[in-house]
Amino acid sequence: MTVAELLKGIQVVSTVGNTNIEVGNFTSDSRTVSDGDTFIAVKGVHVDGHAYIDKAISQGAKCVILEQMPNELVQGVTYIQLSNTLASVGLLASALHGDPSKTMKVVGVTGTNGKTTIATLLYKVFKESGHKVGLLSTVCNYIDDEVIPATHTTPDPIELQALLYKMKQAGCEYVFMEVSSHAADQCRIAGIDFDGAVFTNLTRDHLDYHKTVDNYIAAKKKFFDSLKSEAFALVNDDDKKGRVMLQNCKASHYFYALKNPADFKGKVLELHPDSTEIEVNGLELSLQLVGGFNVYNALAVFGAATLLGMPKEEAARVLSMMRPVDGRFQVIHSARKAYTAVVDYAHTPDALVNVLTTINNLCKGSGRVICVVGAGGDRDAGKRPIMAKEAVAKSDILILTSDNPRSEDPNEIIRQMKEGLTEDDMSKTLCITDRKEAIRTACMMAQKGDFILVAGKGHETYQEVKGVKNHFDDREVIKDFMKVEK
Ligand SMILES: CC(=O)N[C@H]1[C@@H](OP(=O)(O)OP(=O)(O)OC[C@H]2O[C@@H](n3ccc(=O)[nH]c3=O)[C@H](O)[C@@H]2O)O[C@H](CO)[C@@H](O)[C@@H]1O[C@H](C)C(=O)N[C@@H](C)C(=O)N[C@H](CCC(=O)O)C(=O)O
Ligand SMILES: Nc1ncnc2c1ncn2[C@@H]1O[C@H](COP(=O)(O)OP(=O)(O)OP(=O)(O)O)[C@@H](O)[C@H]1O
Ligand SMILES: N[C@H](CCC[C@H](N)C(=O)O)C(=O)O
Ligand SMILES: [Mg+2]
Repeated sequence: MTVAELLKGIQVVSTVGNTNIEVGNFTSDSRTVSDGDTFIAVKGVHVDGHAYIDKAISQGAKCVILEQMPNELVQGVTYIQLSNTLASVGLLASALHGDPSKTMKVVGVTGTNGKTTIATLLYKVFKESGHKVGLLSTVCNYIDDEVIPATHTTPDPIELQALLYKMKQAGCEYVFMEVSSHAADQCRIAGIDFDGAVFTNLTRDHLDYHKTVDNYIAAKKKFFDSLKSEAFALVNDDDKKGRVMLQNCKASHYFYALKNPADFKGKVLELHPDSTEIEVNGLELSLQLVGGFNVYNALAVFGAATLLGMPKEEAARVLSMMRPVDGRFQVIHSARKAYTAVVDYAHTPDALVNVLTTINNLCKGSGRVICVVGAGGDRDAGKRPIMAKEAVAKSDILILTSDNPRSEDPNEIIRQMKEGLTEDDMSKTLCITDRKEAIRTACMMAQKGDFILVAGKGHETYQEVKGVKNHFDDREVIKDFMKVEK
């Protein structure tokens, strides 16, 4: 494709040089430029890509897309000036691949908690129902059956469009993807023709990045504002922010709820340790998912599946076959000591409350709740004391430990978590920085009927310390300990 063809439909401010040259590899990272490539300079969170234009040209870039023309232009290089390069990367990457999202049904899921669960269940439901499907999620990406490791919840626009292209080539009819607030804010989803959007809930997270809750809401809302009128917008009407998402949304509005009247109205009939009986729009079904929060996730999946045309009986049939998503309320039983360990990805105050409420319901009368939890480094520090406060309120024993410390001192993160605790709370709290030791201590303390929650890392198979990812898997640590316990 030539640069001129790539720019069809894009508003250009000015052009210098020949646009009838091949695009080559299209990249926003000078470090990946080689001879004949097109480099787009983007203002990032940390640096301005315009500072790397010379480097990109010295490495062979023949076309540079930018916001400000440099004072001195290099002979033989084509310069394209756009008013907003960040917002254009996705549009250009989509055009480069022949707009793959236009020929597939694409549904985005956003909200603080539940995105991975809903997107993954939708992928599995449509696979089970005989379709070719793509998935983009925190845990991993799928091009139908092919697994592609995920580095982000929502990949950068160039990688994202390349993945959508591969999905189209593989014959995928549907794509389910998580839309993180970072992705919406950074226009990673520009150029995607969405057929539907799902909103789960909004509670505190990521204020390190968004600074205020209003900015965080605005990022999620930006996704709903961008939907076309033929799309559907399906929101949780029991969440205060559900209707806020719909304020300027042209798509058809639909609601799911347990409390409020809704298009997809659910009712919890019975909660069991390994299943939940529910009713959705008059249909009874047995979920192999545990906890009230998963009933919301199931309603969202049922709603989106039927809005995409799946008969409701089929949606209910396949939904009842679904197993829990990797690292989300993953239950491990100790055969010898008869306690239960639950590994869960709860890494926000709200997720901790939900998962601990579920565990307390299951544990009633049978034993104690022991909670092992930390908080990630280089992420929202304000949530740390709140997480500890919520955790201690719903646990008999709290063990504060490390999550992914990243560049921070893990003991300092634990100290900040402790700020949320009173002296009384401290009497049932232990601080064990080494996560393996913290989990082992919980297993050692557990007695018959007790529940251990190991929260925060779910499916993760690493622990990131000072830029290095060391192998670490909560489930492995628990199972290894269970093998040797007496
Ligand atoms: C804070 C954040 O979100 N940063 C993302 C952002 O990078 P950035 O804006 O910091 O980039 P930058 O370093 O300022 O560089 C600006 C530009 O200069 C270019 N550059 C830079 C250096 C150089 O030598 N040459 C060069 O060309 C860069 O390629 C870039 O185009 O844009 C990049 C490309 O899309 C992302 O990879 C990067 O994600 C970082 C690695 C990250 O950790 N992000 C996390 C927080 C994130 O996005 N998480 C959400 C999930 C959150 C949730 O749980 O909901 C996700 O979707 O994964
Ligand atoms: N609908 C829900 N409401 C509240 N909490 C939930 C819900 N679904 C899941 N959770 C809790 O949040 C945790 C994370 O769930 P999930 O991975 O599906 O969310 P996510 O939105 O994809 O998170 P991330 O932003 O990290 O990608 C779960 O392990 C569980 O503790
Ligand atoms: N998507 C979330 C995941 C947090 C998981 C937790 N284990 C941590 O490392 O903080 C984030 O990047 O903030
Ligand atoms: Mg996720």
